[in-house]
Amino acid sequence: MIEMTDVTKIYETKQKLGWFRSEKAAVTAVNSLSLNILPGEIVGLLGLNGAGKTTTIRMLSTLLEPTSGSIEVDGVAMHKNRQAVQQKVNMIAGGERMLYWSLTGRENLHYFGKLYGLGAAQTGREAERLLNEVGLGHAADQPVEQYSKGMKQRLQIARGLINDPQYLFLDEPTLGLDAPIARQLRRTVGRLAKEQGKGILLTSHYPQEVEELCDRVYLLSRGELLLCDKPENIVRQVAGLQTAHLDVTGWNESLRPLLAEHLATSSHQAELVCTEVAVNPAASSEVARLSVQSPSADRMITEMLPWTAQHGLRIVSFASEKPNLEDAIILLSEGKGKAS
Ligand SMILES: Nc1ncnc2c1ncn2[C@@H]1O[C@H](COP(=O)(O)OP(=O)(O)OP(=O)(O)O)[C@@H](O)[C@H]1O
Repeated sequence: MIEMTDVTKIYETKQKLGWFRSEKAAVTAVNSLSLNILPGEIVGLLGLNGAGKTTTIRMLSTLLEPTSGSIEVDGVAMHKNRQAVQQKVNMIAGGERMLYWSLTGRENLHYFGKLYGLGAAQTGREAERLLNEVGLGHAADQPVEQYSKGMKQRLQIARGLINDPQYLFLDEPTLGLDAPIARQLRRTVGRLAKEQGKGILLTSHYPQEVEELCDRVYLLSRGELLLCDKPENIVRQVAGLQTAHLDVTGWNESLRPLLAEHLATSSHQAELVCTEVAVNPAASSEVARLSVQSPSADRMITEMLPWTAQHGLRIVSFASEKPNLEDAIILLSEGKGKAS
């Protein structure tokens, strides 16, 4: 098991005060974070930009040292035996980092195998097996600069597996990949956990990917842990924040305070969250979208119908929207929902 306990990371930086002057500054990227990853489990690490995900993954991968706190991998403390921990973990970053473009796929794997202290014969066997497993057997002796994006990403996976790690950290693994390649990669990740018992930590800006793969999710906000739960339970935390969208013609801004007043007195704790006005080419008129958040979007729509008629608005269409994981991440990070 990986056990991160009370870990804080503070970056020492410089803040520019002018053209030639700067002063020391400190950025707390991760604050007192505790998390664990079990073998065979896929754990998500989510949060908006700057939440501290990459910093956390880099600390777990031994690439960055925590300012305080402890990280243990299968009972071995990272600060006491970094090398033993390095044998047990590896990281796969999205995009095209961490590969040598002028080397072939096979040469890249040989190079990284050597870094992990594998013998030449063992690296050769592992490289061959992994290249075939990720579908790059035919391109093993081609320079990486000739690979497509998807091929580079598959080589990243092989590189991340070269030391047969017990724990694998994936930072945006499907970033910029076409849908079929991303799907294939998700299947591989699932197999690594369920069939080979690897513990996996995954960051992703694609909520569907997290919903599909992750058993549990840690949600970070500005370096702090907001909550840890199953993806479906996280969505349930904001289930009371449904949105009713009504597209209407005849809207004018003088109606906004009247609508806000009407909603404030409604029995559904409703709130007007957005009004967008667009020209509807079919109706050659302006259509305003009134978006109202409330615990029951359907009941809210029913309640809004007489109010719109009373104020001379004509409804073009209406729809209700239930929150998904993406909404939950945004709402909870903004301090809305139950976790606030
Ligand atoms: N090398 C660094 N020096 C100073 N501050 C840094 C450094 N790296 C990251 N930070 C700051 O630490 C905070 C967390 O950054 P981090 O990259 O870990 O977040 P993230 O959740 O991975 O963000 P993103 O989703 O944008 O990749 C941010 O405020 C960022 O500006």
